[in-house]
Amino acid sequence: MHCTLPTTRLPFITLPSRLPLYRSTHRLPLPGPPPTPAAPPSMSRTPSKRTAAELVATSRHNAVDEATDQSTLAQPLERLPKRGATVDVQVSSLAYGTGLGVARLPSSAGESLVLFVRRAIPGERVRVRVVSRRRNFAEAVVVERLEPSSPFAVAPRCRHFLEGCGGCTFQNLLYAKQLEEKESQVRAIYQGLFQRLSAGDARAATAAALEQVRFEPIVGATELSEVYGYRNKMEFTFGPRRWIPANTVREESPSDHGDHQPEAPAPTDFALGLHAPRRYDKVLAIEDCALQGDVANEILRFVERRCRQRVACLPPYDNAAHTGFLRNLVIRSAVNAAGERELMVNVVTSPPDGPHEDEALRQLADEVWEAFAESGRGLVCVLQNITTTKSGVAVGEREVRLKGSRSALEQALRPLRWVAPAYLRNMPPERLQQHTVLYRISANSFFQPNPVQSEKLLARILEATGLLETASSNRQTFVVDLFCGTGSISLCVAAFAARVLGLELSESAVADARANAERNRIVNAEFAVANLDHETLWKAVQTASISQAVDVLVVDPPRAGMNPRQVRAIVEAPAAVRPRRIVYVSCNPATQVRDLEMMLAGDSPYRLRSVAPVDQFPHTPHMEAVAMLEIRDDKGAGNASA
Ligand SMILES: C[S@@+](CC[C@H](N)C(=O)[O-])C[C@H]1O[C@@H](n2cnc3c(N)ncnc32)[C@H](O)[C@@H]1O
Repeated sequence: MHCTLPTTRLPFITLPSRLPLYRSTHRLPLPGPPPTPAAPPSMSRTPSKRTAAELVATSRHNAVDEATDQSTLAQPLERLPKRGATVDVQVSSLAYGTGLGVARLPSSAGESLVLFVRRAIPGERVRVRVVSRRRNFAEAVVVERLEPSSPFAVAPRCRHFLEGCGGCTFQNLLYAKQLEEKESQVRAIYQGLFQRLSAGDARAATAAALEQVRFEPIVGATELSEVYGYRNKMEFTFGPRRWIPANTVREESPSDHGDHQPEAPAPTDFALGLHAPRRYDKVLAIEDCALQGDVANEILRFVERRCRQRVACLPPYDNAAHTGFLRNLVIRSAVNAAGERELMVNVVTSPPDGPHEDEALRQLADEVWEAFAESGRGLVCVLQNITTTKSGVAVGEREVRLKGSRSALEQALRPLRWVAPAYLRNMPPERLQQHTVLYRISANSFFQPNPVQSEKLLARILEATGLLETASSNRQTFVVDLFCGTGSISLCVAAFAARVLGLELSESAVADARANAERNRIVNAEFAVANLDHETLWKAVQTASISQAVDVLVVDPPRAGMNPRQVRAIVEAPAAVRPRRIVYVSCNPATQVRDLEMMLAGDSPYRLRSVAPVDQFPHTPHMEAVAMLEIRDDKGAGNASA
């Protein structure tokens, strides 16, 4: 069956190209000096002078917190307002992990009563309605935003944010303030660790050691082009119903309880976009996502238009009835070694019901190819990934290349350009220039979604390994990279070490890591599949390394962190292999600190030396942190060559 296409054009919105990064729009009349937005992070950083001991002493109380006390709740409360109650509050900060606004209410019992407010930003006064309540915290939705607005409020770049798109959490918050909030969240988490470690007796040595910890300023995006359009992969969902929010600029309505989202009764039979927050059955049609690049957005609109017009031949998948064909549109992008943009279009589908679906998809692929490859827009391939699962995961069991001569993109990373000059003093200039790592990115392989911020994260990791300072003399060093994934860290440090061993559970990730090593002609990095539990961890290292001592151990576990036995296995490494340094990379500082507490407690052979937070995902609550531990002088490492 053939589908003929009308050629009508759809209107799309034009967005302002320049938005304030570090400028606040309004000022709140706050008691005392107004809060100062964080200075834009510079590319060449000087390490912060702030030590862990200073952090312990620093209170998080700031000018915005003071403003909380001036809220309309003049009388201290005995308990939090009931579900359904309306109250005016001032939001003082953002909650770790969720990005919800935090309003602290005065309490007669002296304990802190906390309201978490959805979609509210620091410095904002809001009328809220409580939607759920626990003993000392409650969750609320905004009924009305009160004047004056927050000094940190900025115009969100995309209208879908105002419609309730779940892709971004706080696009309406000044980026400098986002960074300040994330930095203070990491600091508060570490503050707790330092307080716990320095409490009690026999801890004088620990307290003295904390004096030495360097807490680095958060590394954020430095250009507007890095704050928006930074994602190299977006997964859009096809659906048979279009979620139409009740208001274009939507606040939660009084009938909004818990997860229920009111909507206008005007669904169409086709949608391509992102899920509404916490609703996997609702697809908000997206014409332009501010987190991806311009050409990727053009592809999104092009595919949406062509698929909507052929809906009879290419029915969208209904994840309730499990019928339909089109499931996801995944658009990936990369910048290759020559600095050219490369793009991949991957359509995830169910198995076809008949030949007409395959034929219609091929027709679509031809059109996408003509528009974005033949005209020199950088499209490298159009792929189809076929899945039979009922889950919403955009991964196929079988891949078909519909267009293009290869099925993967090439991404070049140059992390040394983000390393602080102090670390590069001994680096021969030619090595500085040459250090480029190429990564092959196929449709189903993992790659960090923000390449520029990934380079900065890799730069912090390189700094933490200590390999750069002695670049010309440390050719004997052995680095072990646990939970190495596709090897991005291993491949990056290989140029500065004698040998690198990456260990990882996923066979396909190890295959990618090996392929990438070959592609980069890196001969001193090996990768092995290993399930890193407490019993196998060092066995895997020793088997592969023929008992060579480890100089630097890098660990980058999943978000949940490590289990206690894995942590203990690392700290209690056999003396022959005991690493001199441990670099703990994490996308969840809360679990990182939990693990570090175990690593540093009591008579630990290690002490914490530095913590470096990195913002990889502007407008979302996520952040990374790189912690570096060093062996104590009296504990000795397996090898003293580092
Ligand atoms: C945060 S990712 C690491 C990403 C990696 N550093 C990279 O840049 O590609 C965590 C990795 O831990 C791996 N993993 C989870 N549990 C594991 C286990 N028990 N043993 C080995 N690897 C495991 C996952 O497969 C995943 O690749």
